[in-house]
Amino acid sequence: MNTASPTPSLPADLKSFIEDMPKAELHLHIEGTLEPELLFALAQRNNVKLAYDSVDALRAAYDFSDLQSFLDLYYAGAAVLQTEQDFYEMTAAYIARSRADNVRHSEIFFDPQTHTERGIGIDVVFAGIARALREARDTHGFSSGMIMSFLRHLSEDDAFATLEAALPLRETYSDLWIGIGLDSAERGNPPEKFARVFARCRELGFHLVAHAGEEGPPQYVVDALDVLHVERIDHGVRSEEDPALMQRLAQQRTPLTVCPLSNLKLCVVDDMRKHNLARLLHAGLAVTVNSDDPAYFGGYMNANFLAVAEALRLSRTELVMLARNGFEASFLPAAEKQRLLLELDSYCTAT
Ligand SMILES: Nc1ncnc2[nH]cnc12
Ligand SMILES: [Zn+2]
Repeated sequence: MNTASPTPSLPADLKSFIEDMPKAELHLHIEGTLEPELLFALAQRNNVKLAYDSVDALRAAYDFSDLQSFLDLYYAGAAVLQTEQDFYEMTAAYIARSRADNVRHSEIFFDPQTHTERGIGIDVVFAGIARALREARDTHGFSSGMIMSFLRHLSEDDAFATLEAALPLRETYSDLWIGIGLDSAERGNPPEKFARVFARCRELGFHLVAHAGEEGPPQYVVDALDVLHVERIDHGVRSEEDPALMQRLAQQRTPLTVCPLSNLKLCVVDDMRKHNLARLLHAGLAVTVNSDDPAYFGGYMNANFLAVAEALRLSRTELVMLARNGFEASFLPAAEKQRLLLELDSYCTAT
């Protein structure tokens, strides 16, 4: 159990600077954007019985003691997603919310196994998410990528079966499907468990990322790099416990996709003022700010930026470094990355 930190309030000009700053989000589980209101609406539409009888009762249950206590509710909540339209509406709602935070690019995790094990076709999952992302790109210039993630509490054979089921869709979603990730319960499910399937994904030319060093030890970060050959580490905050790893991450500029409000809600830190994000940044690591599962953790991108800005008293320069790292660590093509970085520069010059 943790409580929100009492933090000094931010000067109004710094607050609006953060809110209007262009951002990239690189660590976002689309199933974790399912707000209780939509969750209840979908449950009613699809005749799914929920364990809570109101939106308020469900929200009140979002009081987590660790990652597993959250995952139990997250997987139960995802059961309301049944049709292509459901996945579309969830994704469209996330995009609308993110555009309000001036997110310009988002690389989105999705967990097909959460749905296929309930009998939902993997094609349904891809189609609903992709329809919303393409619409946002074509209508609003909101760019995005899809990162299919394997659930690490399941077997590697299961991950291989998911990959086999998804590969026939690769051509159809070649404009969006950019990578492979690894998420779910970290402790006891080390990176080596997925060495073979990640090697195959690497051969296939996907970008690779993995959750590591959220609850798990720094050695999992080392193994994600050396065994899985990932390009970014999702979370990675426990890397600080290993000085040699810290040096390596700084030297290689391996991006860490840090999720401050998630870390607070899942008791990875007990007070935002103790979060190591600023220390990691000052040690030269390519730290980025992200929202992880915003419907469950109390905020989207701006809420995460504002929380660390307040609690850690970050300067404008530090905040811009974080935003810049987000664009630089993205898997965008070089020209597009450059265009967005220039936009960030112009914003800073003009503001
Ligand atoms: N923060 C997190 N860590 C691991 N798996 C997740 N799945 C959704 N959110 C997650
Ligand atoms: Zn995550």
